[in-house]
Amino acid sequence: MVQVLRFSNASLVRDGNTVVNNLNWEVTSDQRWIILGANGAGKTSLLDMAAGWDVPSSGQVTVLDEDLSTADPEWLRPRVGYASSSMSKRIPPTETVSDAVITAAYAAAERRGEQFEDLDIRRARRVLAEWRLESLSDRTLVSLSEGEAKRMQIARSIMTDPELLLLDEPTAGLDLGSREEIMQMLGYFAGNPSAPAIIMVTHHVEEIPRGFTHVLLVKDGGAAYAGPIASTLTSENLTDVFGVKVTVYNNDGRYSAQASL
Ligand SMILES: Nc1ncnc2c1ncn2[C@@H]1O[C@H](COP(=O)(O)OP(=O)(O)OP(=O)(O)O)[C@@H](O)[C@H]1O
Repeated sequence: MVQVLRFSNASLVRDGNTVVNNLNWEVTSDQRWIILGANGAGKTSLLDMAAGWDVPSSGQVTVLDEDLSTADPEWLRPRVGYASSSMSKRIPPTETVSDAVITAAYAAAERRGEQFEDLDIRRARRVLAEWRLESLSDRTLVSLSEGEAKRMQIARSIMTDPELLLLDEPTAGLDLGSREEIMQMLGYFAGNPSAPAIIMVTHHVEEIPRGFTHVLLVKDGGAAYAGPIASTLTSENLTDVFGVKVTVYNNDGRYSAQASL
């Protein structure tokens, strides 16, 4: 198995705030990770570093064998897919779904009259079909429902066939049906041995798709617990991380949690 990500005593200071604090964590190509933690624990900051958007203030972060302190972000960008609402806000709302997906191959947020290669056009068509966006390919982003927009973000992030895929709350704000649809698609994708390593941030254990293998519980910017889901996603660990008494239930691979206040 190939190591795709390593944080070694990594910290990130933003405007004087230590938002990631001495984090140690390793991810290999066969793993699919869930990151859980309270609001403000540092989950998105950590993903931003894994994407190469932020370099550690101290310690070391290695992404796909590139030390972030010396890596060329332009070299790293197509190799790491990153789907998040804040990323998609950089794309003009009048862009069509197919252009928003295919321009990822050119690390661009909008179409500027590029002539796309046949290979990219074929790949974009396949990705659009896989994420059930074929019939929406000519629609503008502004016209999409939340669920459709989330699928578009994921399709764009995998357009470059990345070696590492980062998903920041891909099911946030969705109704039950749309949430289950994306979870099913993500579970199917995660279960494919040729899929990239995946790291997904979520707020709810109910939103862990089947096929995910590991969990990182973040507390105060550090890795409080990290390991296989079955042994790490426990009532004791969640109680510690969230600071309220939590009971975790596992219903045949689907998790749920209840807090007693
Ligand atoms: N630019 C910034 N300057 C100063 N502090 C920041 C900055 N960006 C984020 N923070 C702080 O860093 C901490 C971690 O933020 P981050 O967004 O990574 O947390 P999170 O776990 O993703 O939170 P949430 O679950 O609410 O999305 C928070 O306390 C936040 O206020």
